[in-house]
Amino acid sequence: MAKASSSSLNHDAAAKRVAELVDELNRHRRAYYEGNTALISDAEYDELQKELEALENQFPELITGDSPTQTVGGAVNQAFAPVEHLDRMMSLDNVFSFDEFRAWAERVGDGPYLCELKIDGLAVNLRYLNGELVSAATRGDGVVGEDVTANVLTIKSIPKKLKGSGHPAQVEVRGEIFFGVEDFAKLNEGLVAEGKAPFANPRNSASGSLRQKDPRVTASRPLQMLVHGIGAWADAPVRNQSDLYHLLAKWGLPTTDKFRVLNSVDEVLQYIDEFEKKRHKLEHEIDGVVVKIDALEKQGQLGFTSRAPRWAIAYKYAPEQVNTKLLDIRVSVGRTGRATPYAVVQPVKVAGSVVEFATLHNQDVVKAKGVLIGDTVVIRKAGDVIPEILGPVVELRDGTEKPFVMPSLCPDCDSPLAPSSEGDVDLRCQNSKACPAQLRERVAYLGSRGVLDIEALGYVAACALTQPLDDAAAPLKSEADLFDLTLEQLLPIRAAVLDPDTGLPKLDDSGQPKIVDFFRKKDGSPAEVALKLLKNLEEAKTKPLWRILVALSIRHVGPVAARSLTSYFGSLEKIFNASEEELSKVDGVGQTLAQSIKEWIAVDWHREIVDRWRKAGVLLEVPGHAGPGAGDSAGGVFAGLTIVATGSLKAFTREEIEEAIISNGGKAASSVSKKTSFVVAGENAGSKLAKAESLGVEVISEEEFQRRLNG
Ligand SMILES: NC(=O)c1ccc[n+]([C@@H]2O[C@H](COP(=O)([O-])OP(=O)(O)OC[C@H]3O[C@@H](n4cnc5c(N)ncnc54)[C@H](O)[C@@H]3O)[C@@H](O)[C@H]2O)c1
Ligand SMILES: [Zn+2]
Repeated sequence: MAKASSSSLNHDAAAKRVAELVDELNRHRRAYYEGNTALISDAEYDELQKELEALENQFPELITGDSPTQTVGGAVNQAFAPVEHLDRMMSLDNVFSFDEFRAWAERVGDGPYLCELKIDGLAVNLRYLNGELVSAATRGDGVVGEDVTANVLTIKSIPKKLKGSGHPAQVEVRGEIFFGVEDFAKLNEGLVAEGKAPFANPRNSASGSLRQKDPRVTASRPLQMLVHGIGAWADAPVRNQSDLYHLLAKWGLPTTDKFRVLNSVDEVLQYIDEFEKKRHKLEHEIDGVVVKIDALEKQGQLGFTSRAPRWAIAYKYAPEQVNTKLLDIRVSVGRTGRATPYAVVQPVKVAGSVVEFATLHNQDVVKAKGVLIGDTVVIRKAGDVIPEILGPVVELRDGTEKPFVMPSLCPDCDSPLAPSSEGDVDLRCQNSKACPAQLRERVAYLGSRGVLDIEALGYVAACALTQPLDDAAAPLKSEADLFDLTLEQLLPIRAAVLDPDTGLPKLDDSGQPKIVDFFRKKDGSPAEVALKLLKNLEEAKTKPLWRILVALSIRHVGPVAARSLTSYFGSLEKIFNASEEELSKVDGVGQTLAQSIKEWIAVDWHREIVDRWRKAGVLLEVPGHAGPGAGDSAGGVFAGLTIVATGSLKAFTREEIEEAIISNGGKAASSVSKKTSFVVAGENAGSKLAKAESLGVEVISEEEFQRRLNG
């Protein structure tokens, strides 16, 4: 739909646009409030509403009674009995920037301002007569709501009888019913596991869970409530909104502990900032902050518009959910051959960055999410989390959408895709030696910081070495070739630049795949990166043995297991010659892992990697190691101790602290048990810290660790 700037319209054009907007917004409200679904994102909705407000401001004579700027919510669903509220339930006006907030504060005058979180749930009105809950209703159109008393009674935190005494003959308590973030994730996981469509967001799930004909369904959903206002109380014995909250809390009603009464606009802006940063650390979703004039008398003077109080305002945060088109679903193949479907979407900006792709994990997830190629889909990107497709907007289908079919062949090498073991949902390309995608990913992995840490071997270099334009010139046919690379091999390589997220070529400005001379300057002389790569490879030959072992990409052998194995056995040869039982003796090495090692070394081309690396001069043992089991008694300040590090540390990366533990005779374990000697806890330590505390295992700070390290 064409959007025109309001100032450019004459009266007739404005009238036409106003009528369109009223119709469209009301259509979206019906879907949202009556159908628990959204045809457009909240941001798009707010955008339309803003446009309407601007036009109505300019041409007040165009305001009609059914304009969404004048009314609240939607109609009442016939499945529920109607309940007339004693006092009308209102909406809130919105602001989207500090400037808009300042303008509001200017209009209403001085504080104190009560600031609280805008919970993304649905509003409910609880009516108490002499302390007894007699009805609970949704907001509806603000005048009449839906009777959900039986459903609300299943929510544990809502008292049927208020605590204390002296309750008013009649009072309405308003609040928000919502899903906690973790409960919401669990609910959706469960739905996906049952093959059902997950809810697009916690608000929809709260609304859908509360508005059930059968209260037993509601009872099975862990809904919560926080109260944030009152209606119909003739002579409330309090003077401020904040006093009211204290009183409601005394009565046993669930109130928030996050509200703050602040005097200046600047402090309010700080509060808004603070919670925008903490947004994803809260137990429930918020879409903004609500600021209210604290003094009830002043609230009374300011009064209401036809849809919202003048004494309160919602500051809305940037949206994290947008709608876009699902253009295609493709499959990428990873380091272990796993084939992962991912979505290609119409590029769209959300939470500050442009999203073009989103993972879909596996074919079961695609099915459970119910998305078809060509659908309008809801994309969510919360903070730094990778973008996720929540689901389709089914109502917008036109019949041209097509289901995704998981391919039976690898998109990169045409070998069959099959599960590695029975019952595994993941399909894998079985051609691990020659599949170009797997080789590229393995090479990129072994160059990464946590493995051989070869600075000049990043993702693009890995692409160039394994998949140059001229396949025949690829210097790496397998990682066996890695340490034999020569400058002569590197110089001629021309390669497309691939995107690490998708493995697809990046495009240049003209839309063609971007091709680069990777290792050569324009004049034909070696580029810096070529010389650096060879130097880095030389250095990598003597890296700690555990890094070499991890570089082999043996399934399940990550840094922690590799450290245990190499410090126990002291050489690759001894590890590969050990029986499954011997391997399983090593701390942290289970049967799956032992088996995986045996299977790996049984493969010819795997043994060839080890042989060629040895011949190229790679150090395949721990210097001075006295043989299997010796690592345990190697001495050092941590000899005989099992140590777990958790949380974020200041002076060490995770690898560095493990290195420090191991090279001083200790064992670096990844999980806390009774055998753990002590836990080093950095900032934001979570479940491991809790486990240590519950087991009575000693917990020390990073500083204390350093003291012990230095003897
Ligand atoms: N996507 C769509 O198609 C669509 C359609 C209709 C509405 N919407 C969304 O809903 C919004 C309008 O809905 P609305 O009228 O319910 O307004 P709102 O959700 O923006 O704000 C009003 C509501 O906020 C709630 N609230 C949460 N925390 C609160 C607190 N601490 N104090 C007071 N109230 C609190 C109350 O329930 C109140 O009714 C739109 O801005 C849009 O984001 C979207
Ligand atoms: Zn393949």
